[in-house]
Order: sequence, then structure tokens, then C-alpha cells
Amino acid sequence: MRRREVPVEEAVGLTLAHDLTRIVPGEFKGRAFRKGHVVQESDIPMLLDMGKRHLFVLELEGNELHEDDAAVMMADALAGSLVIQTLVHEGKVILKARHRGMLWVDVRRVMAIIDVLPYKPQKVVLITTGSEIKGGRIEDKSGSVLRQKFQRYGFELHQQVFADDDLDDIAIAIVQACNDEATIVCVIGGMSVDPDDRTPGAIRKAATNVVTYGTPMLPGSMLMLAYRNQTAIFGLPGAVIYDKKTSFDVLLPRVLAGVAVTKKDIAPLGIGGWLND
Ligand SMILES: Nc1nc2c(c(=O)[nH]1)N[C@H]1C(S)=C(S)[C@@H](COP(=O)(O)OP(=O)(O)OC[C@H]3O[C@@H](n4cnc5c(N)ncnc54)[C@H](O)[C@@H]3O)O[C@H]1N2
Ligand code: MOO
Repeated sequence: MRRREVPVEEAVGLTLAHDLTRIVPGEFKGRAFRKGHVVQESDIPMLLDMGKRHLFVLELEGNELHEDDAAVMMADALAGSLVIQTLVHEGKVILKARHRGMLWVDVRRVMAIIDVLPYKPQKVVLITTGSEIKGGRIEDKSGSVLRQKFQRYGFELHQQVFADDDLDDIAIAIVQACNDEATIVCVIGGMSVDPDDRTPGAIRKAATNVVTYGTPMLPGSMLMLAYRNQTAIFGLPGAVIYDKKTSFDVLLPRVLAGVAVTKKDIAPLGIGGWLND
């Protein structure tokens, strides 16, 4: 795939390569600009508010697929005759029940043994990314959301730091938190497919082991989990700020209990992975 980053101010007249998502906590989460939209001068303030300082011009090569085409192919392969597929948006297709009834996923299951594991002491650092927050264009909402989530389990946020959409800035902040003996580092924002989304690259740079980038649950599909030695590093998508329950709420208790999460634990989360009410 050949991709070129264009500063938004120079993107007027160019065609968007994929849908762009806007989140206003408590109010709106969804597509603000559609794939194929031709960027107008009047779009620039909104794009900057969404933290988009750059846009991609993409050229797919060989047997590569656009995320929207891949989503449609997967939906066609998975959907039985009693589910309806929505139109593709933001790289996903939603399958909806045609009738009331029981969800049936045709997978053999293993019997579970029930137990309760106590939480271990944790030192938690939050790194909030995004030019729109660091530059003061919009107010940060991640601090209060994450503070409340951790408080529910009896933990406080030790520190919140802010980073620009810059791979090295974010990676340095992660390493610094680890050197400061953080046991959990949460990096929020910049987790999706835009050129200003630097968080996955920064986590890869700082980590000694990447467990997953992508979790088969919604919301929270763009969640990343990695470790730097014993420190767990979460890459949290913007949806964690907007939606009450995401894949983060499923994985966090395991990490708080000191259970090492592996790739094998991630794939089965897709069964029952639709978390919205
Ligand atoms: N074409 C595609 N679009 C999207 C995909 C995809 O795969 N293809 N994935 C979607 C998913 S799932 C999520 S979740 C969102 C969010 O991704 P990001 O983590 O990259 O979020 P940002 O771009 O950084 O921000 C999105 C939105 O949220 C606002 N925001 C971010 N941080 C804060 C904060 N600390 N306080 C307040 N508001 C914040 C930001 O301004 C943007 O409006 O991507 C989907 N789209
Ligand atoms: O809406 Mo997204 O699934 O990463 O949370």
C-alpha cells in the first residue's frame, strides 16, 4: 500500500480514503466524513477539532483490500440467513437480528471452572494523546472517565500526562512511566487508521511484547494490549471515553488481577462480543 500524508490545510479538493469518526463525549459518536467525500475549505475547523492534522491519500497494491471491502466480505461469510447486514461504515458492517430469538454462534465450547482472583496493587498512569487536546481546541474527557473506571475497582490514577500526535513523544512518555514503576499504562486516542493516529506505533516501539492490536468486540475493537517487561500497556480507542462498556472493561479486571493475557485469550472474546445495550 502506498500512502501519502497531506496536511489538512492542503487537502482541500482531495478525496477521503476512508470514513472519519467524530466523538463528542455524552453527545455523539459516528461518521463525520464519508469515504469519497471531497474535502472543502469549510471542513478544516471540524477536522482540526477531531484531531486530524493530516489526511491519507491511499493507493492499494496487489491483493490488498480496502477495510470497507474486507468488512463486507467477512460479513457475507459470517452472516446466516436470519441476520441483516447494515451498509458498511468506518470499516465495519453490523449484523442485526431479523427476528427476536437466541443468538446462535456455532462453536464448540469448553467447560469453565469458576474462581475469584484478588486484584494486585497497581500504579496506573494515563497518557492522553491528541493535538486537539494538547493544543486546547477541545476539553479533555479521558481523565474523568478513566479515573472513575479505576475507582470502581478500588484504584486511583497515579498520574495523567498529555502527548501530541507524535510517535516519539508518546513512546518516551510510556517508557518514562515504566521507569517510574507504573504497572499499568493506558494510552488513549489515536488508535485508528488516520495518519495522526500514532499510538499503536508508539506502543510497539516501547513494548517488549505486543499481545494484540485489535480485539474482536464492539465497542473497543481498536484496543491494543502490550507489555514492557511486567508493565501492561493498553492502547485505548476513543470509544472508551464515549461508551459505558468496551473491550477495556472486559480485559481490565484480568490485568488488575495480574493474569498475563495472551493472544489465545483474545480471539474467543468475539463470541458475545457485542457490548452495547
Ligand atoms: N475508517 C475507519 N474509521 C474508524 C475505525 C476504522 O477501523 N476505520 N475505527 C473506529 C473505532 S472502533 C474507534 S473507537 C474510533 C476512535 O479511534 P481513535 O482512538 O483513533 O480516536 P481519535 O481519532 O483520537 O479521536 C476520535 C474522536 O474522539 C475525540 N477525542 C479523542 N480523545 C479525546 C479526549 N481525551 N477527550 C475528548 N475527546 C476526545 C476526538 O476529538 C475525535 O472527535 O475510530 C473509529 N473510526
Ligand atoms: O468503537 Mo471502537 O470499537 O475501538 O471502540
